[in-house]
Amino acid sequence: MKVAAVIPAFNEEHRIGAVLKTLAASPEITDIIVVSDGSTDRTYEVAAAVPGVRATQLPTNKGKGGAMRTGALQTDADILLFFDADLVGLTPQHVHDILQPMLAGEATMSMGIFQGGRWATDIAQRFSPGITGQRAIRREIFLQIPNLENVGYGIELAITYYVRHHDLVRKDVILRGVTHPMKEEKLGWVRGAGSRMIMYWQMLRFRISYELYGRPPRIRKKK
Ligand SMILES: O=c1ccn([C@@H]2O[C@H](COP(=O)(O)OP(=O)(O)O)[C@@H](O)[C@H]2O)c(=O)[nH]1
Ligand SMILES: O=C(O)[C@@H](COP(=O)(O)O)O[C@H]1O[C@H](CO)[C@@H](O)[C@H](O)[C@H]1O
Repeated sequence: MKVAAVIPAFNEEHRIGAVLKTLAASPEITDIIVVSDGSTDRTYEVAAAVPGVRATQLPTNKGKGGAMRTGALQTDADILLFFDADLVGLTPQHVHDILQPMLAGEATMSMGIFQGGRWATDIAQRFSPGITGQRAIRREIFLQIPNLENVGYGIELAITYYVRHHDLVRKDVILRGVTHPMKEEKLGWVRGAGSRMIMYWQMLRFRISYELYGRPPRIRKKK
């Protein structure tokens, strides 16, 4: 079974190298795809220089969902494995653990949940595991989910709710010791808080719409 790792990355030149090193050392992965989402730093150059990595530079920033969909369309692998580009502490064992239920045919999607990394990044996933950016999913299912290019950070809840809504099998896997820098650490307090507000809104509209109406929100296509 072919497994493509897909990494959406927006201005991650200093962080993406560690993630790509782990993916390159993971025997289950057949293809590593990086989508630099309109980055204005050297993310694309750093990724493209890693042997075995296929990197694309998008001309403009599409948002996380758009970058993930772009990567998914560049492969015919059976399984897509998504990781954020800024992870700290990811090892080939974590990659193995998240893929195991997929390769054994026991799940349509498996989700990696932070635990024992840092309190500040563990806490959100303890209460809301469905927001994680670390997951493996069958490619044909991922590509069935509507509107992905327009949902930005809502992508994780879009996937989680789609799988739940269609009664597909989900497994949760603990990623012990994995963490990531928070937006405020990456961007500073003002820009970080602004980016966080946008992210919460993009996530919240999925939650409200599914809880109230049992369907995804109606999100207009970007022109
Ligand atoms: O417009 C964007 C925003 C984020 N990302 C990537 O999506 C992942 C998660 O984003 P971020 O780190 O901002 O989110 P957090 O993990 O802090 O919620 C990272 O690899 C980002 O580089 C992206 O590709 N496009
Ligand atoms: O943990 C969280 O609350 C958010 C925000 O992380 P930061 O505190 O901004 O680093 O990150 C998760 O949710 C995002 C939206 O679903 C995903 O894009 C991230 O991958 C995930 O780590």
